[in-house]
Amino acid sequence: MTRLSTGGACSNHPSLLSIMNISAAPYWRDTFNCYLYPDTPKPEDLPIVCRDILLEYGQHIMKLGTLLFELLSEGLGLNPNHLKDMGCAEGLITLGHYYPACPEPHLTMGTTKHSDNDFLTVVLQDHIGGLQVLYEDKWIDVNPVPGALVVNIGDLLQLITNDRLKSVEHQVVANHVGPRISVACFFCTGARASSKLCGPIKELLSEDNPPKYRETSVADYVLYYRAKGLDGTSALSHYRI
Ligand SMILES: O=C(O)CCC(=O)C(=O)O
Ligand SMILES: [Fe+2]
Repeated sequence: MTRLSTGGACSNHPSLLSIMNISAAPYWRDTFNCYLYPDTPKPEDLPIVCRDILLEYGQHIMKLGTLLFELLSEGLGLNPNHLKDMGCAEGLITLGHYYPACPEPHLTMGTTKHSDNDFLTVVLQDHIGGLQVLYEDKWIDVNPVPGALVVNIGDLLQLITNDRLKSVEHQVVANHVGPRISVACFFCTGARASSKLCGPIKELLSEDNPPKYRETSVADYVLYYRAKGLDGTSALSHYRI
């Protein structure tokens, strides 16, 4: 588990690598990350305060994600196991975010504009609000709904579906009210990714719809994304043919 401090620059998928990649990004938050799959941590390696709930929550999210990948596969006209068999549900990384109340929210951001560098993200947010998605060049509030989860398509799902599914750009604004707590679970093997190549799914391609992206490994993509940082630009364009 890695703990990151408020004001310290970190990518939204932090690791030691991203901690070292210090930039001027003044995020108004504290975040810890934890790889839950495929190498599930031993309970004693996790803080007592969240040990049981984190491991149990991870199991539920893994079940939910697996179902979502089946439904998405069917929606794409593929065999229900297609996305799972490609390894989309192989890894699960969770970030626990703590956004303190901010006296001058206009001077900072909770999390700057980005799209996620995974296949799919499941976000649990509390009642405070602050998450926004970019839609038709406007920031739209994703208002908290009790008991609801937010599901985002990540860059890697956009890449392998050749733009059929689009990753969403989003940000979190700082707030006078707080703290705000959110838990984001990323379907991705992250820095521990294998070097297996993934590219646009052949079954989705045709003469009229040639591949829009070159093949890459998840590891390569994640490292490129982290090196670039959350500068508001898309890492996907680097892989566009
Ligand atoms: O805190 C949130 O609601 C979202 C955080 C986020 O976008 C991320 O961790 O990638
Ligand atoms: Fe995100």
